[in-house]
Amino acid sequence: MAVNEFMHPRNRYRQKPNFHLLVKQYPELNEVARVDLTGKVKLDYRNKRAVHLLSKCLLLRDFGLKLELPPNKLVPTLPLRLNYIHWLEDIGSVAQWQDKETVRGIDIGCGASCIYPLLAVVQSQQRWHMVAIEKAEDSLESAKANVIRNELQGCINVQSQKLEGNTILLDVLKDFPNERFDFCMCNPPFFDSNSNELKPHDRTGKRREPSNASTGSLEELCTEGGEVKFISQIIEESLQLKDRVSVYTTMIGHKSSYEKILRALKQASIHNITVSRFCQGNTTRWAVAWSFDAKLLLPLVPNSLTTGENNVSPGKKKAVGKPVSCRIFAASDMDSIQSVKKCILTKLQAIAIDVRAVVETSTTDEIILELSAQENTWSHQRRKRRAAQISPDGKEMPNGNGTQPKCYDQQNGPEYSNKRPRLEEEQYEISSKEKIHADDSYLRAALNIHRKEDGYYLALQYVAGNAGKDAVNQILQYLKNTIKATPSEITTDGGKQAAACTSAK
Ligand SMILES: C[S@@+](CC[C@H](N)C(=O)[O-])C[C@H]1O[C@@H](n2cnc3c(N)ncnc32)[C@H](O)[C@@H]1O
Repeated sequence: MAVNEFMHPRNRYRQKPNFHLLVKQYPELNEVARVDLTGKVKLDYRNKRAVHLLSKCLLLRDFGLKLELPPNKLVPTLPLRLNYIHWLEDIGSVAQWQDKETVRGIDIGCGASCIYPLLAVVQSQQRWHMVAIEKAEDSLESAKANVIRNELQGCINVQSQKLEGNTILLDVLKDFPNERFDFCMCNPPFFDSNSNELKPHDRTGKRREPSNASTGSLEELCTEGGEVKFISQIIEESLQLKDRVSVYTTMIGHKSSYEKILRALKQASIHNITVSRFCQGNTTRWAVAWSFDAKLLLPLVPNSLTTGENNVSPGKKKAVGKPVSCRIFAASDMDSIQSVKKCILTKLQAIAIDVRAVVETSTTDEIILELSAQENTWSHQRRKRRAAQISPDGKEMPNGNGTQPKCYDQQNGPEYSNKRPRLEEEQYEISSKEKIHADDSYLRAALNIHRKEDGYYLALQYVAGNAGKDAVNQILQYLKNTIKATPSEITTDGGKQAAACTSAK
């Protein structure tokens, strides 16, 4: 099944290139293009030469990058590589790389193409600087030549792997004693050099006809123990290096390996992780990132949160909470995701939950917020609401400043319920602590607001804290109840009232 629709939303190759135009622009593609019965120009992805030429032309057209490869070396297919770069950008938006002048990354096994460092540097407009490590001598030389060809020596440092120590990061990083890196990345050799797994088999044991040309030498694609051993070694070394590298990331070729890697992380008590899937054509790859930086909450990285795959230990318990989600508004109830956010913020403010926007772009229908609370302010909210009913006429309260929700006690008329001010006092006291990043938060959670065709959805995920995973259920229930319980708050006044949610109509 083609999985292009699962490509990263910013991946420019979600739309297949117009080969007709591409062949016109790069006549060398004529050699491998064919015209089908309907007159459409097509490329045969099973033809190695076609894959090679296509990658070269797209790199030049879309990134201004010139690439040369020795024969029989792995030809980098761009959509998949770009997925990894976009996922790193997402990690960077949570890690606040936007505030840094230079982001420093390491690519483990850059290959003859040096594709990831080249893409990373160009895509970031040279804000990301890369150390590219390679073990094979001929690939190393070719990688250096590609960097020089593109005049990017100032941003990419190609380094030979230190073979004597048999380490992956430990020995190379001795050459950079004073540097801390923001991330490392890796497209490891997937296959075990001792097994016969290089050619994929289907469940019947018969060989499947590959839909893409397989490129690359055995030396590039195989390592002793396969990718699981390779990545397990990176995990072990990361336990020594800790925050010398802020985020460790790797791609994984097989689902079974992905499951083993998640188990290895759990066994190493590494819980601050996020995962992703990279899709292209008929190919799916997996990816995992982990960090020892307590201020960097990887579960907040977008996309993985909404898929519900985040932090999943295979077939078993979740390392951190699985998101709980619900539809909070029908599409016709609200005019934009910003209005939904405004409404949700008001509700969270009312129970003294601190909120920090983590990801918010004008182009996507997705907002990620980090929530933190210093104590339980959400329990028994139904009881509190019953005691402090929202005024149906919306009159301003005697002592109010016009910015708080209007409350009155049903039995005693339009006076304040004696419960309501207490909540406000709590609110002031707690929010004034402003400990959003404090590691001792009672609750830290990630809230994802996203839009689907039929409405606006919330997904709330427990990240850390003594409140435990049940707290996110309770908070989501509170949001559902208060939004349902106060339909009169859904107004058309553009959100002028603090407690009001803007409606489309
Ligand atoms: C699957 S290829 C990936 C190449 C390139 N990054 C890409 O995505 O096209 C894996 C690369 O890792 C290199 N490699 C294998 N073991 C390594 C090690 N211990 N240190 C550094 N590179 C290694 C291989 O030579 C090969 O170039």
